[in-house]
Amino acid sequence: MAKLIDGKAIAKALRASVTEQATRLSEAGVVPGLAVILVGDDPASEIYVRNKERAASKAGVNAQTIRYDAETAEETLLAKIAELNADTSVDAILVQSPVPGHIDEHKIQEAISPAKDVDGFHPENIGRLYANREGYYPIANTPRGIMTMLAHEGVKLAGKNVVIIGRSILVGRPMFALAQAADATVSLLHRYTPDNLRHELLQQADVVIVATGVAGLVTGADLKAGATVIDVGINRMADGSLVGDVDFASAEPVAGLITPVPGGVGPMTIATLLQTTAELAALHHGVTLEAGWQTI
Ligand SMILES: Nc1nc(=O)c2c([nH]1)NC[C@@H]1CN(c3ccc(C(=O)N[C@@H](CCC(=O)O)C(=O)O)cc3)C=[N+]21
Repeated sequence: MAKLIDGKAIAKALRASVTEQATRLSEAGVVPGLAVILVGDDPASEIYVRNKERAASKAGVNAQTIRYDAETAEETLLAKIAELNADTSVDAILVQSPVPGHIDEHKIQEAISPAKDVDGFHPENIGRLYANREGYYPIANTPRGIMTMLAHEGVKLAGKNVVIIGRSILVGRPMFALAQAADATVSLLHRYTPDNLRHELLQQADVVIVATGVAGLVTGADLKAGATVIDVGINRMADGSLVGDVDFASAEPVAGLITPVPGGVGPMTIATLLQTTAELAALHHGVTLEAGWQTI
């Protein structure tokens, strides 16, 4: 029987830590500002935006959500981003992914100032991450939150065999870079990896991270006994329930540690977003945050 990784509880501790730092920032006259742009209505993004607004205000982060309908022109978004780049009360800008098909998402990602790129999607920040550069730069919040969870649970990646399934810019690719920088041996698979190859690689995996959007892609029969299983998937079923990309019922008896859905990675993504926003605000205003405050 696996031990559950309580993402909700770890996220709560991280948010409390962000709140402390926000107090420190406010003593210096700084309120971290986060601008979220949502174009159209994507159900996963709706959950994210709703939970984010609530968490931000409690943590002392000034969040604004800017909503556009699905037909909004690319130039309108680019003009808004330029305005937010120039606005000194905004430290962090996030455009919810995905955007409607007529909008060039790459153009949007490159329009956001790398210094306000709270998702770490700008090629400059991704380049830094892939080159394992030192110094501070924003890194995508879901993989970063997963690193925090693993550290909190005492799961060390050095020397481990890590299998990541999903190669998105949101999760899989930055996760690959982070796990590699932590001295793991890392395989990056995706939804088209042949079933037999995925099974073989999973049989040898100490840590499994799944972010494909395919409900139940990984089952208990795929896993090595005692593996750590991180489920990033959020799939809404016909009955309205949320399930991950891991078949929890069969995986839980085999795994050593496992994240639930909901209550696993999702809340950590939001807490880490607030963490990154506070870090960017500190950087922009020359405020030094307490050493090691992110260690929870
Ligand atoms: N630029 C960009 N950055 C993102 O980080 C990003 C994005 N676009 N687009 C959409 C996805 C999805 N995402 C979620 C984060 C947290 C929850 C979350 O809080 N989930 C909770 C609550 C679920 C519920 O409300 O029942 C949980 O899993 O327990 C969900 C979804 C971030 N994303």
